[in-house]
Amino acid sequence: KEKIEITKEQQALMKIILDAYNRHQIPQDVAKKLLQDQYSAEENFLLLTEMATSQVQVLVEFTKNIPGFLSLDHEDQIALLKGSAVEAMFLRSAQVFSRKMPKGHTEVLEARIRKSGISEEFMTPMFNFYKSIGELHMVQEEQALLTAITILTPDRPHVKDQHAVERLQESMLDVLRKLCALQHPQEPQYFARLLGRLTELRTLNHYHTEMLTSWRMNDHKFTPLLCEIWDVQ
Ligand SMILES: N#Cc1ccccc1NC(=O)[C@H](C1CCCCC1)n1c(-c2ccc(Cl)cc2)nc2cc(F)c(F)cc21
Repeated sequence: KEKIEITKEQQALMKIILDAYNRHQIPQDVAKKLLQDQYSAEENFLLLTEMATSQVQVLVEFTKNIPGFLSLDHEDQIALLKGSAVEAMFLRSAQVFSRKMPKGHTEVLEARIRKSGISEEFMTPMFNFYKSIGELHMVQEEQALLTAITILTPDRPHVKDQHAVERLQESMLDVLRKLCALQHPQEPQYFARLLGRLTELRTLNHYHTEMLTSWRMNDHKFTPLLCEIWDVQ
Protein backbone atom coordinates (compact mmCIF):
# COMPACT_ATOMS: atom_id res chain seq x y z
CA LYS A 1 0.00 0.00 0.00
CA GLU A 2 1.93 3.06 -1.18
CA LYS A 3 2.14 5.86 1.39
CA ILE A 4 0.36 8.93 -0.04
CA GLU A 5 2.16 12.04 1.05
CA ILE A 6 1.03 15.63 0.48
CA THR A 7 4.25 17.64 0.45
CA LYS A 8 4.74 20.88 2.37
CA GLU A 9 4.51 22.98 -0.81
CA GLN A 10 1.34 21.10 -1.88
CA GLN A 11 -0.19 21.88 1.52
CA ALA A 12 0.72 25.55 1.03
CA LEU A 13 -0.79 25.50 -2.48
CA MET A 14 -4.02 23.94 -1.18
CA LYS A 15 -4.27 26.54 1.60
CA ILE A 16 -3.85 29.40 -0.90
CA ILE A 17 -6.49 27.95 -3.21
CA LEU A 18 -8.95 27.24 -0.37
CA ASP A 19 -8.52 30.70 1.20
CA ALA A 20 -9.00 32.35 -2.19
CA TYR A 21 -12.04 30.17 -2.88
CA ASN A 22 -13.68 31.04 0.44
CA ARG A 23 -12.73 34.72 0.22
CA HIS A 24 -14.18 35.05 -3.26
CA GLN A 25 -17.68 33.77 -2.72
CA ILE A 26 -20.68 35.80 -3.70
CA PRO A 27 -22.07 37.54 -0.58
CA GLN A 28 -25.76 37.35 -1.47
CA ASP A 29 -27.10 33.81 -1.41
CA VAL A 30 -29.43 33.22 -4.35
CA ALA A 31 -30.69 29.92 -2.95
CA LYS A 32 -32.08 31.72 0.11
CA LYS A 33 -33.86 34.22 -2.15
CA LEU A 34 -35.33 31.49 -4.31
CA LEU A 35 -36.53 29.57 -1.23
CA GLN A 36 -38.19 32.71 0.17
CA ASP A 37 -40.17 33.88 -2.84
CA GLN A 38 -41.49 32.88 -6.24
CA TYR A 39 -40.27 35.31 -8.92
CA SER A 40 -41.45 36.02 -12.46
CA ALA A 41 -39.34 34.88 -15.43
CA GLU A 42 -38.20 38.49 -15.87
CA GLU A 43 -37.16 38.84 -12.21
CA ASN A 44 -35.40 35.45 -12.33
CA PHE A 45 -33.54 36.41 -15.48
CA LEU A 46 -32.41 39.66 -13.86
CA LEU A 47 -31.34 37.71 -10.75
CA LEU A 48 -29.34 35.32 -12.95
CA THR A 49 -27.58 38.13 -14.82
CA GLU A 50 -26.73 39.82 -11.51
CA MET A 51 -25.43 36.55 -10.03
CA ALA A 52 -23.47 35.71 -13.16
CA THR A 53 -21.95 39.20 -13.40
CA SER A 54 -20.74 39.13 -9.79
CA GLN A 55 -19.62 35.52 -10.29
CA VAL A 56 -17.30 36.60 -13.12
CA GLN A 57 -15.85 39.32 -10.90
CA VAL A 58 -15.14 36.90 -8.04
CA LEU A 59 -13.78 34.37 -10.53
CA VAL A 60 -11.18 36.90 -11.69
CA GLU A 61 -10.14 37.58 -8.07
CA PHE A 62 -9.97 33.84 -7.29
CA THR A 63 -7.93 33.14 -10.43
CA LYS A 64 -5.40 35.87 -9.62
CA ASN A 65 -4.60 33.90 -6.46
CA ILE A 66 -3.77 30.70 -8.32
CA PRO A 67 0.02 30.43 -7.99
CA GLY A 68 1.63 30.95 -11.38
CA PHE A 69 -1.50 32.25 -13.12
CA LEU A 70 -0.29 35.87 -13.24
CA SER A 71 3.00 34.70 -14.80
CA LEU A 72 1.11 33.29 -17.81
CA ASP A 73 0.92 35.27 -21.05
CA HIS A 74 -1.67 38.04 -20.47
CA GLU A 75 -3.78 37.16 -23.49
CA ASP A 76 -3.79 33.53 -22.32
CA GLN A 77 -5.01 34.69 -18.90
CA ILE A 78 -8.02 36.32 -20.60
CA ALA A 79 -8.61 33.28 -22.82
CA LEU A 80 -8.65 31.00 -19.76
CA LEU A 81 -11.11 33.23 -17.87
CA LYS A 82 -13.39 33.67 -20.88
CA GLY A 83 -13.24 29.94 -21.61
CA SER A 84 -14.07 28.80 -18.08
CA ALA A 85 -16.56 31.40 -16.79
CA VAL A 86 -19.70 29.50 -17.82
CA GLU A 87 -18.41 26.20 -16.43
CA ALA A 88 -17.42 27.94 -13.17
CA MET A 89 -20.95 29.34 -12.92
CA PHE A 90 -22.56 25.90 -13.36
CA LEU A 91 -20.03 24.33 -10.97
CA ARG A 92 -20.84 27.00 -8.39
CA SER A 93 -24.59 26.52 -8.96
CA ALA A 94 -24.17 22.75 -8.55
CA GLN A 95 -22.29 23.26 -5.29
CA VAL A 96 -25.05 25.57 -4.04
CA PHE A 97 -27.73 23.08 -5.11
CA SER A 98 -26.02 20.13 -3.41
CA ARG A 99 -25.39 21.95 -0.10
CA LYS A 100 -26.94 20.23 2.93
CA MET A 101 -30.35 21.90 3.41
CA PRO A 102 -33.24 21.39 5.85
CA LYS A 103 -35.76 18.70 4.87
CA GLY A 104 -37.68 19.55 1.71
CA HIS A 105 -35.71 22.69 0.86
CA THR A 106 -33.85 21.12 -2.06
CA GLU A 107 -37.17 20.02 -3.58
CA VAL A 108 -38.57 23.56 -3.28
CA LEU A 109 -35.37 24.98 -4.77
CA GLU A 110 -35.55 22.55 -7.69
CA ALA A 111 -39.22 23.38 -8.29
CA ARG A 112 -38.47 27.14 -8.25
CA ILE A 113 -35.59 26.69 -10.73
CA ARG A 114 -37.78 24.51 -12.97
CA LYS A 115 -40.29 27.36 -13.13
CA SER A 116 -37.71 30.17 -13.35
CA GLY A 117 -38.00 30.64 -17.10
CA ILE A 118 -35.42 28.17 -18.40
CA SER A 119 -36.72 26.09 -21.31
CA GLU A 120 -37.85 22.56 -20.37
CA GLU A 121 -35.30 20.82 -22.65
CA PHE A 122 -32.33 22.01 -20.52
CA MET A 123 -33.71 20.86 -17.16
CA THR A 124 -32.65 17.21 -17.44
CA PRO A 125 -28.98 17.77 -18.35
CA MET A 126 -28.68 20.60 -15.81
CA PHE A 127 -30.22 18.73 -12.87
CA ASN A 128 -28.44 15.50 -13.82
CA PHE A 129 -25.20 17.43 -13.44
CA TYR A 130 -26.26 19.03 -10.15
CA LYS A 131 -27.26 15.66 -8.72
CA SER A 132 -24.06 13.97 -9.90
CA ILE A 133 -22.04 16.69 -8.16
CA GLY A 134 -24.19 16.23 -5.04
CA GLU A 135 -23.53 12.48 -4.96
CA LEU A 136 -19.79 13.16 -4.62
CA HIS A 137 -20.16 14.94 -1.27
CA MET A 138 -17.07 17.02 -2.04
CA VAL A 139 -15.18 18.71 0.77
CA GLN A 140 -14.34 22.41 0.38
CA GLU A 141 -10.74 21.72 -0.68
CA GLU A 142 -11.96 19.46 -3.49
CA GLN A 143 -14.47 22.09 -4.65
CA ALA A 144 -11.82 24.80 -4.67
CA LEU A 145 -9.27 22.65 -6.50
CA LEU A 146 -11.87 21.49 -9.02
CA THR A 147 -12.71 25.13 -9.81
CA ALA A 148 -9.01 25.94 -10.24
CA ILE A 149 -8.54 22.87 -12.47
CA THR A 150 -11.53 23.97 -14.60
CA ILE A 151 -10.02 27.41 -15.07
CA LEU A 152 -6.60 25.95 -15.97
CA THR A 153 -7.92 23.91 -18.90
CA PRO A 154 -5.17 24.15 -21.57
CA ASP A 155 -7.35 23.57 -24.64
CA ARG A 156 -9.61 26.61 -24.30
CA PRO A 157 -10.02 28.62 -27.53
CA HIS A 158 -7.15 31.06 -28.36
CA VAL A 159 -4.73 29.77 -25.67
CA LYS A 160 -1.23 30.09 -27.21
CA ASP A 161 1.09 28.52 -24.60
CA GLN A 162 -0.94 25.43 -23.69
CA HIS A 163 2.07 23.72 -22.07
CA ALA A 164 2.47 26.51 -19.52
CA VAL A 165 -1.22 26.07 -18.56
CA GLU A 166 -0.84 22.28 -18.52
CA ARG A 167 2.03 22.55 -16.01
CA LEU A 168 -0.11 24.63 -13.63
CA GLN A 169 -3.11 22.34 -14.06
CA GLU A 170 -1.00 19.24 -13.48
CA SER A 171 0.23 20.50 -10.11
CA MET A 172 -3.42 21.09 -9.07
CA LEU A 173 -4.44 17.66 -10.37
CA ASP A 174 -1.64 16.03 -8.37
CA VAL A 175 -2.78 17.66 -5.13
CA LEU A 176 -6.42 16.76 -5.85
CA ARG A 177 -5.49 13.15 -6.62
CA LYS A 178 -3.70 12.80 -3.26
CA LEU A 179 -6.49 14.61 -1.39
CA CYS A 180 -9.11 12.27 -2.88
CA ALA A 181 -7.06 9.20 -1.91
CA LEU A 182 -6.77 10.50 1.65
CA GLN A 183 -10.38 11.71 1.97
CA HIS A 184 -12.01 8.68 0.27
CA PRO A 185 -9.67 5.70 0.94
CA GLN A 186 -12.50 3.20 0.28
CA GLU A 187 -13.21 4.72 -3.14
CA PRO A 188 -10.11 4.36 -5.34
CA GLN A 189 -12.24 5.57 -8.32
CA TYR A 190 -13.33 8.77 -6.58
CA PHE A 191 -10.70 10.99 -8.25
CA ALA A 192 -11.66 9.62 -11.70
CA ARG A 193 -15.36 10.27 -10.94
CA LEU A 194 -14.50 13.84 -9.96
CA LEU A 195 -12.73 14.45 -13.27
CA GLY A 196 -15.63 12.83 -15.11
CA ARG A 197 -17.83 15.65 -13.81
CA LEU A 198 -15.63 18.14 -15.70
CA THR A 199 -16.51 16.37 -18.94
CA GLU A 200 -20.23 16.63 -18.06
CA LEU A 201 -19.66 20.30 -17.23
CA ARG A 202 -18.35 20.97 -20.75
CA THR A 203 -21.59 19.66 -22.24
CA LEU A 204 -23.53 22.29 -20.24
CA ASN A 205 -21.26 24.86 -21.89
CA HIS A 206 -22.83 24.02 -25.26
CA TYR A 207 -26.33 24.66 -23.91
CA HIS A 208 -25.77 27.90 -22.05
CA THR A 209 -26.26 30.42 -24.88
CA GLU A 210 -29.53 28.73 -25.87
CA MET A 211 -30.60 28.49 -22.20
CA LEU A 212 -30.26 32.25 -21.94
CA THR A 213 -31.78 33.30 -25.27
CA SER A 214 -34.71 30.89 -24.83
CA TRP A 215 -35.55 32.19 -21.34
CA ARG A 216 -39.34 32.48 -21.38
CA MET A 217 -39.53 36.24 -21.86
CA ASN A 218 -38.76 38.67 -24.66
CA ASP A 219 -36.04 41.32 -24.79
CA HIS A 220 -33.23 39.60 -22.85
CA LYS A 221 -30.95 42.33 -21.45
CA PHE A 222 -27.33 41.41 -20.57
CA THR A 223 -24.65 43.41 -18.77
CA PRO A 224 -21.63 44.43 -20.93
CA LEU A 225 -19.45 41.99 -18.96
CA LEU A 226 -21.83 39.11 -19.74
CA CYS A 227 -21.92 40.05 -23.44
CA GLU A 228 -18.14 39.62 -23.32
CA ILE A 229 -18.21 36.31 -21.46
CA TRP A 230 -21.43 34.75 -22.78
CA ASP A 231 -21.66 34.67 -26.57
CA VAL A 232 -24.87 36.69 -26.52
CA GLN A 233 -26.13 39.96 -28.09
N1 LIG B 1 -26.33 29.47 -7.22
C1 LIG B 1 -25.75 30.14 -7.93
C2 LIG B 1 -25.09 30.95 -8.83
C3 LIG B 1 -23.89 31.53 -8.44
C4 LIG B 1 -23.19 32.31 -9.34
C5 LIG B 1 -23.68 32.50 -10.61
C6 LIG B 1 -24.90 31.94 -11.00
C7 LIG B 1 -25.61 31.19 -10.08
N2 LIG B 1 -26.81 30.59 -10.48
C8 LIG B 1 -28.02 31.18 -10.34
O1 LIG B 1 -28.20 32.19 -9.71
C9 LIG B 1 -29.17 30.45 -11.01
C10 LIG B 1 -30.58 30.92 -10.63
C11 LIG B 1 -30.79 32.38 -11.07
C12 LIG B 1 -32.21 32.82 -10.80
C13 LIG B 1 -33.22 31.91 -11.47
C14 LIG B 1 -33.01 30.46 -11.03
C15 LIG B 1 -31.59 30.00 -11.30
N3 LIG B 1 -29.01 29.01 -10.75
C16 LIG B 1 -28.77 28.10 -11.71
C17 LIG B 1 -28.63 28.40 -13.16
C18 LIG B 1 -27.51 29.07 -13.61
C19 LIG B 1 -27.39 29.34 -14.97
C20 LIG B 1 -28.40 28.96 -15.86
CL1 LIG B 1 -28.23 29.30 -17.56
C21 LIG B 1 -29.53 28.31 -15.39
C22 LIG B 1 -29.66 28.04 -14.02
N4 LIG B 1 -28.69 26.88 -11.18
C23 LIG B 1 -28.89 27.01 -9.85
C24 LIG B 1 -28.90 26.07 -8.82
C25 LIG B 1 -29.12 26.49 -7.52
F1 LIG B 1 -29.13 25.63 -6.51
C26 LIG B 1 -29.32 27.86 -7.24
F2 LIG B 1 -29.52 28.23 -5.98
C27 LIG B 1 -29.32 28.81 -8.26
C28 LIG B 1 -29.08 28.37 -9.55
